[in-house]
Amino acid sequence: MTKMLASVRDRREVEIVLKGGADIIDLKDPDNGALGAVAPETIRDVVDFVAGVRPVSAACGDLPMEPEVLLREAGEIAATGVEYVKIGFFPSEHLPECIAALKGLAQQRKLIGVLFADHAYPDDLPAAFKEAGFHGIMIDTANKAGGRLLDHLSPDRIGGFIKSAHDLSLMVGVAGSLEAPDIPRLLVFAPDFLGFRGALCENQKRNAGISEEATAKIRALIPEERTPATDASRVDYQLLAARGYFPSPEDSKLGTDKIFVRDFVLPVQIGAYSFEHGKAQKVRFDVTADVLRVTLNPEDMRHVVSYDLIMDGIRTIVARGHVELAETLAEQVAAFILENPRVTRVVVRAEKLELGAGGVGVEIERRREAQSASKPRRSSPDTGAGAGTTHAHGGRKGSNS
Ligand SMILES: O=C[C@H](O)COP(=O)(O)O
Repeated sequence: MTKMLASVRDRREVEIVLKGGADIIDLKDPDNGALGAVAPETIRDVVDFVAGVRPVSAACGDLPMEPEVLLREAGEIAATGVEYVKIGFFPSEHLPECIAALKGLAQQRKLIGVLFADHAYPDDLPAAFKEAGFHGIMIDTANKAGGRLLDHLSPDRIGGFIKSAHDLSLMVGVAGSLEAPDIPRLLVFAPDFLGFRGALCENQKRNAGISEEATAKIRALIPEERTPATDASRVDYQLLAARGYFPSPEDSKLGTDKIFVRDFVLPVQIGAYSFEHGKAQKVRFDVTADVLRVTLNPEDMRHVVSYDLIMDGIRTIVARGHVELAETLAEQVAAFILENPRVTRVVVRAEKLELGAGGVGVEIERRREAQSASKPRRSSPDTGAGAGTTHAHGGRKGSNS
């Protein structure tokens, strides 16, 4: 289950997000940096007020990477009685000592190591946090005026970060100026929580006050319960359906809309020839998906199937590495899109652009079986597609790879 973390600065804001259904109450002063600390008295007051109804976390401030400073400040926040202590780590040659210095405190409180997507770190940091006894890790952005998380990290890298944390049995959170359309894109990777401040505020300005309406909008996009996942890389579509993302069978009388992605060109490691190995070549993707409508008046992300999901899926499949055949690639994309129970039919065209004067490739059409069109299900990539109905090659180059 992915939880909703709401960053607030005082008790008045706590009341709004509690009422709005936030799962984790996170104390942070947005006027004081990415992880601005709230005064310990305020934190204590909030811990008393929340009284265990929800877990409370608190940030320690944007601190210098000095072991004794981190230990002192984190210790002060831990002493307020919060469940989670969020500690930001900025790139530094002293990171290993800083993380190791918190080993003792990690035995007493759940520490969350926060990394920033707009900075670069060594790959082995999650393992260092695990080794020091941290409870979890989180990715956020440091420069709140510098773009959203997804401006800094591609979906597959975010998915990789989440997976690396889960492989180490670390709790993992994702934040960074997230907005409503980002939510379905990130739920795909099943993080333990998504964190918000700006999106919960008046006019999405993180230094303005928390808005009841904005909080309700974000809450509505995150399923509140979840059945145990068998594959952490997949969305729990059953739950999303329950939250209104997907139509009931009656709603499917509303018919379908087509969503499409056109001329989406990515470098892809593809080809059966030896000269095609060890390098990438441009492939153009064109995708059209028939999507069951859920309402006559689409108003928010629950009512649509985002074309972002199609592009994210293609990027993720491409990032897996070399594929011999355009047909394989197209099948994988079609299967990925048909995992979404609102999609009844998909046409995928994958066209290699660098094998000469023209394009070569394949276009496939795949449908979901009629009876399961609106039924949420969890499927393996191979079972997502129904029986193929059309399979058109563009084979001017002789090979269909
Ligand atoms: O921990 C989550 C952060 O408070 C997110 O803040 P933001 O949405 O303004 O980037």
